[in-house]
Amino acid sequence: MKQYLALCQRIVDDGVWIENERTGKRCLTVINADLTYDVANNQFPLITTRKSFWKAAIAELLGYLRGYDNAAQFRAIGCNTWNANANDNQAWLNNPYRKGEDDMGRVYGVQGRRWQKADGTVIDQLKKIVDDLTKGIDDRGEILTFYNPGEFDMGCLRPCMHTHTFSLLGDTLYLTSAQRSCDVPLGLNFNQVQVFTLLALMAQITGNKPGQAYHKIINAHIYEDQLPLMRDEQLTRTPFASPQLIINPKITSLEDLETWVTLDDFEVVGYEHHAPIQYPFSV
Ligand SMILES: Nc1nc(=O)c2c([nH]1)NC[C@@H]1CN(c3ccc(C(=O)N[C@@H](CCC(=O)O)C(=O)O)cc3)CN21
Ligand SMILES: O=c1ccn([C@H]2C[C@H](O)[C@@H](COP(=O)(O)O)O2)c(=O)[nH]1
Repeated sequence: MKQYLALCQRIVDDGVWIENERTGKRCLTVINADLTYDVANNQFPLITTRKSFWKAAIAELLGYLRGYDNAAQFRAIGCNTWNANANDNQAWLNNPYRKGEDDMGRVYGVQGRRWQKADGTVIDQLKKIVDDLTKGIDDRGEILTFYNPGEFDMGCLRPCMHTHTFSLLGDTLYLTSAQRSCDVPLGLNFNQVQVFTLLALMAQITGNKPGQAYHKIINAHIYEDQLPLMRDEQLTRTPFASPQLIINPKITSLEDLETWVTLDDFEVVGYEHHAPIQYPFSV
């Protein structure tokens, strides 16, 4: 939690105002932030200086792992975060690749599970990684990337947290996640949960122990309409200790994640938090 608040404070103190054409808003911006999460000791990096809707963040991750491409699929598992990008963004509404209401196109999990090759076949990046890690193999290329420049025009948004690299040292699994663009008040609150949970889940289904998760952010920003709430409200609050994430131990395979896992299989214990803050969202 301290590293999150330090990043927020750094943006407030040292950020540079940058015009963003896509949203039409200015963002107070810094470049480069490195966050580390202690998954080995189950220090769940949940924001405590406001109420965090962590279940929606885990649902979003589950949707990516399943290869979802439609906001209705995300809603069905308890996540509303893609409604606006799928349905309220004029550039995407005008895009001939959009297949109708709620379609997100070839984003995130579609690339992770069904990367299209020139010969018409597909690559399941996640399955290859799970198979390797289960056998204790780290070929130094255990990389899950959603970043496919050749298909940016076929999706509603380029992936923000775009590449997850897994590493094995003995039977301890590490994760390094790279993010090109980060809405610190809203997105990071979710992304921290996702990086932590991804390592915890991958360790669990491949029979390894979780180590540390490293989260590398390039462009970290606060939108102009979010700044007063962050600076004058959230940053004045004193954080509480980290809670713990409990994952149903019956989840033991990728197939389990694909078929029966729901948000009921995740529980957070010891979550003390301040009152919610509703930050404006930019489409
Ligand atoms: N501008 C922007 N920021 C983002 O963080 C973001 C995007 N766009 N587009 C794609 C996804 C969608 N994400 C989102 C979208 C909405 C919330 C949000 O509204 N969160 C609320 C409550 C969520 C709930 O009730 O479930 C929050 O208070 O955290 C968070 C992340 C993250 N990404
Ligand atoms: O997981 C996510 C997804 C999105 N975001 C934020 C970062 C930006 O504010 C927008 C995306 O806009 P771009 O113009 O494509 O950079 O969404 C996030 O923080 N986390």
